[in-house]
Amino acid sequence: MSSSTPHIQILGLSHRYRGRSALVLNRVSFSVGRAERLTIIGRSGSGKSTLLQIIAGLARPSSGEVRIHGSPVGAPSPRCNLMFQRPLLFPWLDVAGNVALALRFAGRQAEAPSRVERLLDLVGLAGYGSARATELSGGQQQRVALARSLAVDPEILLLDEPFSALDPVTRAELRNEVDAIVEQLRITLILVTHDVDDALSLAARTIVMASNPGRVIADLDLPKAPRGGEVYAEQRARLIASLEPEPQILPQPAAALA
Ligand SMILES: Nc1ncnc2c1ncn2[C@@H]1O[C@H](COP(=O)(O)OP(=O)(O)OP(=O)(O)O)[C@@H](O)[C@H]1O
Repeated sequence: MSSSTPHIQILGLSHRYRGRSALVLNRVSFSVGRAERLTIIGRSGSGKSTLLQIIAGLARPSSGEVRIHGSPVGAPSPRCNLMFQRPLLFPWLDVAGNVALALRFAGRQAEAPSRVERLLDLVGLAGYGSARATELSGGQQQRVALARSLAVDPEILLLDEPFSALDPVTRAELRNEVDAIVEQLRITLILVTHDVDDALSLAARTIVMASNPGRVIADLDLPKAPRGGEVYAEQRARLIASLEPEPQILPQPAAALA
């Protein structure tokens, strides 16, 4: 790979689910640089989750391809980890066991004793290793899922609305932690969200998608700005404006035209 090759290349992706006529993604193309943070925002049904699953190698597109370091993605890989809206923890395992599972699946179980506590520390759960996953709050469970995602040292973290089930305070806390961790570990981040504050707080670039069919309608550079400041407010307004639906020309009732 040449040094100028982007870390992730999305090349003309189109997708139609088997047995469905609707095109879920239509010729989606963009690139993401090494350690860049990108958010994808868009209305429900614009194909954001489908796109993340294709990038993660969990689904194959109908046409087009994804390349990581210049190589086509054909299957899931530990270097690219997808984390979902719900933590999907195994209730019969304790917290340490849930985190260690990722190492086990990657054939790196021997590393668990030295790594799990460090990962829990990183996500703010030091000392919780022997707690039952089900005893934790929603925010703590999502932290465990984050530690599990980080266990295999992914180069790329794909987050599919990871904060949406959390209360506003926990949401902001976890968002700040993800921000710090991604910075510290130089991870390339793609975050799917419906929330403009998530987008503006975590990334300097946002892709806006529209639906029917799912497609990219804007690729915005929105450099991080202090929350509450004028620049932040301007960027927020710009992002919200880009999400506004196209004005529709509705047929006028005959009486209104008279
Ligand atoms: N496994 C599937 N089989 C068939 N259709 C699917 C499947 N998964 C998603 N779809 C359809 O594909 C379209 C895009 O779904 P997707 O979940 O990717 O959108 P999204 O932008 O992430 O939506 P949301 O913001 O509501 O999560 C939707 O119309 C959905 O019904």
